[in-house]
Amino acid sequence: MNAPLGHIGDQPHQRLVAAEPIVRLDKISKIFAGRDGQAVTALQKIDLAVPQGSVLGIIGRSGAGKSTLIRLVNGLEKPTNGRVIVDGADIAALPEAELRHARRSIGMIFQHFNLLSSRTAAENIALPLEVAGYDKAAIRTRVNELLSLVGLADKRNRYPSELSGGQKQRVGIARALATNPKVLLSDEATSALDPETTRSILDLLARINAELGLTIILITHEMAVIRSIARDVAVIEGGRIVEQGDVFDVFTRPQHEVTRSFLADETGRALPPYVANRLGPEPERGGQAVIRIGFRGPHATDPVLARLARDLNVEANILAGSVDEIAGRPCGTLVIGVPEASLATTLDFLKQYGLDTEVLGHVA
Ligand SMILES: Nc1ncnc2c1ncn2[C@@H]1O[C@H](COP(=O)(O)OP(=O)(O)OP(=O)(O)O)[C@@H](O)[C@H]1O
Repeated sequence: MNAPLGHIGDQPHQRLVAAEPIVRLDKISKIFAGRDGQAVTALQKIDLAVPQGSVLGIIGRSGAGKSTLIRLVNGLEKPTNGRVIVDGADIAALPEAELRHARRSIGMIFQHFNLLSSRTAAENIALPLEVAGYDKAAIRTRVNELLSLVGLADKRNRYPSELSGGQKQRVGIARALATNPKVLLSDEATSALDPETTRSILDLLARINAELGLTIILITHEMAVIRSIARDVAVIEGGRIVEQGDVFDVFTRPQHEVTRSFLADETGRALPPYVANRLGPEPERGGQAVIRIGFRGPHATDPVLARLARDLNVEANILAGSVDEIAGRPCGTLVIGVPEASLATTLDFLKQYGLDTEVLGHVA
């Protein structure tokens, strides 16, 4: 059993969403001097506001700029232009001593855990408290609280080599929370874990967010991670944010090609090979048009195909689809084939129901 979270630490947690975001990036650019003298633009004109208590997922392909962005938030990198404001402080402008202090309110967890192999679980968790100058008794109390918070009270004297990946990440989370941060940054924290362990770590993070009101910013290359924990998402490509918003909106109405490709295996968007392989750009005589219908909210479970047959006498073939729930709201995708001659009336009919439609192509 994990300990309840509410009384961990000594700081009361602000539950109301503050008007001022806890993290704000204003027109951030980051240009690195490459080895060969060529400048590498890692980030360009990034604007981002993260409300207190929220969970933001940042997704992007390899090299998109995710790590650079997160390293700017905790002051490990300085922006070439723009400002990074965390809890009211301009991180890039702080002198080293003040930056070290400000970093106590920013915890971070990593893909490969970054634990010290020569220290036990308890000693790893104690490290930031030792650096911050806590006395031994306070450290012991706090480490015990954190060990039970992450469900590892019985593993306190184990070395990292004696722990599973999930247990190591729990130690990483406890260490990141040691100094009562306001923001937790997660850099691909579940990428090295199997699906079941990933689930348990994401559940722990969701619980920490809900019960402590801790703001979480996580970077990932997996939409499944975003979907299971984040409320907001930003998609980054070539150093720019190409799409951002509420997870439900972005998942059900992706605007950018990169977002669509990340979502290809999600929410029934992937076409089965027997359809994908036959799909062409031009209508075929006597063939069918292939339409993707997106269902959101109250219309998600309407018997729309039955009405299409009844009202328009159009018989649709169901080619693929699923009904699902994102952020607690129903949604779904249905891919249907209709006779080419009925395409225009079918699209009009579906739009009347407020459904999103997209003509994917044509089959013979
Ligand atoms: N210290 C550095 N010096 C030079 N170029 C860098 C440096 N750090 C990052 N870059 C470059 O900046 C760009 C963004 O890198 P970044 O590590 O932020 O991407 P990422 O999205 O985190 O990728 P991945 O998912 O592979 O970790 C890349 O082109 C990278 O080569």
